[in-house]
Amino acid sequence: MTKLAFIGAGNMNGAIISGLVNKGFSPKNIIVANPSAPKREALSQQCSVLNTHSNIEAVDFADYIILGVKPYLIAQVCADISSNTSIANKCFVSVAAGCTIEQIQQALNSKQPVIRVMPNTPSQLGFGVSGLFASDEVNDEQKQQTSELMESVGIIKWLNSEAGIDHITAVSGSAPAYFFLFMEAMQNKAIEYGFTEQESRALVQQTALGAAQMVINNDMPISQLRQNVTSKGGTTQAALTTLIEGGLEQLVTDAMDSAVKRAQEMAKE
Ligand SMILES: NC(=O)C1=CN([C@@H]2O[C@H](COP(=O)(O)OP(=O)(O)OC[C@H]3O[C@@H](n4cnc5c(N)ncnc54)[C@H](OP(=O)(O)O)[C@@H]3O)[C@@H](O)[C@H]2O)C=CC1
Ligand SMILES: O=C(O)[C@@H]1CCC=N1
Repeated sequence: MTKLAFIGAGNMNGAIISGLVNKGFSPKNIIVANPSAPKREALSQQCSVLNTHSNIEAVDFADYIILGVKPYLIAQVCADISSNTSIANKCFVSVAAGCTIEQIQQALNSKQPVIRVMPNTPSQLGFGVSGLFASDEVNDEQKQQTSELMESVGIIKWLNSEAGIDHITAVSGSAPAYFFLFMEAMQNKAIEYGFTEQESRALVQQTALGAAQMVINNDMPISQLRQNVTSKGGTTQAALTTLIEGGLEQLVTDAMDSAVKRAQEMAKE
């Protein structure tokens, strides 16, 4: 059975671990490493996975090493691993934004198989999206197993180039936050109208869920679904005119370009 070591017990690794365990992946084959105890112990307790303060101990346990620390720590963590234990036959999977395969291999001081994965936090609930790109050293079995792992927490898309990771970061990796911001703004306005915080949240979340379900359950273009809500001269048209005249569409594309640009800058830092 494949054994997984998660380096870092933070938001993203936590979401993947929860998703995997919820889908029936044996927690006995998962270890999570984090130097500080609170998040690691909470995750270990919540998902019944093994835990350790030592990255080296976690690496020794596993075939796949999932690097889930902040991008600026990836090089240091990889260098520490490769100087303190054998990494032969281990496949490294990095979820870090703006951290290239070349940089990871350099830090590992070895042309190790490295797969970059750009997941998102809805993986926790099985609704994730992951973009994947593999280094030349990754074999078919490692590709297949990584596909299966990430497919168990959502949909996956193998990318044709490493640059595609920066693009999918803008499209899905960072994107839950765009929808959260939109929902936060709506919730705050609903509160202003006099709904309680709880009522406002329920109204907004159900509307977002309903809209997403309509997109999922219809073949028609999303623009058609929008038009179906929009009566000529009605309330929706008034609202959409405000959004469009305020530059929402341009703002969204600019925001996505900013995410791509930031990923590219991070790779140079
Ligand atoms: N959050 C997201 O939606 C997404 C994040 N990512 C990527 O995932 C990675 C992690 O992000 P995120 O989960 O948000 O960040 P978090 O800060 O939530 O998690 C990072 C974790 O790494 C731990 N850590 C710090 N130093 C070490 C170390 N030397 N060895 C092992 N663990 C260590 C931290 O512990 P402590 O807090 O105790 O310092 C923390 O628990 C990033 O590279 C990011 O680009 C990718 C896609 C989506
Ligand atoms: O904000 C970030 O840099 C990470 C990558 C995608 C989501 N969170």
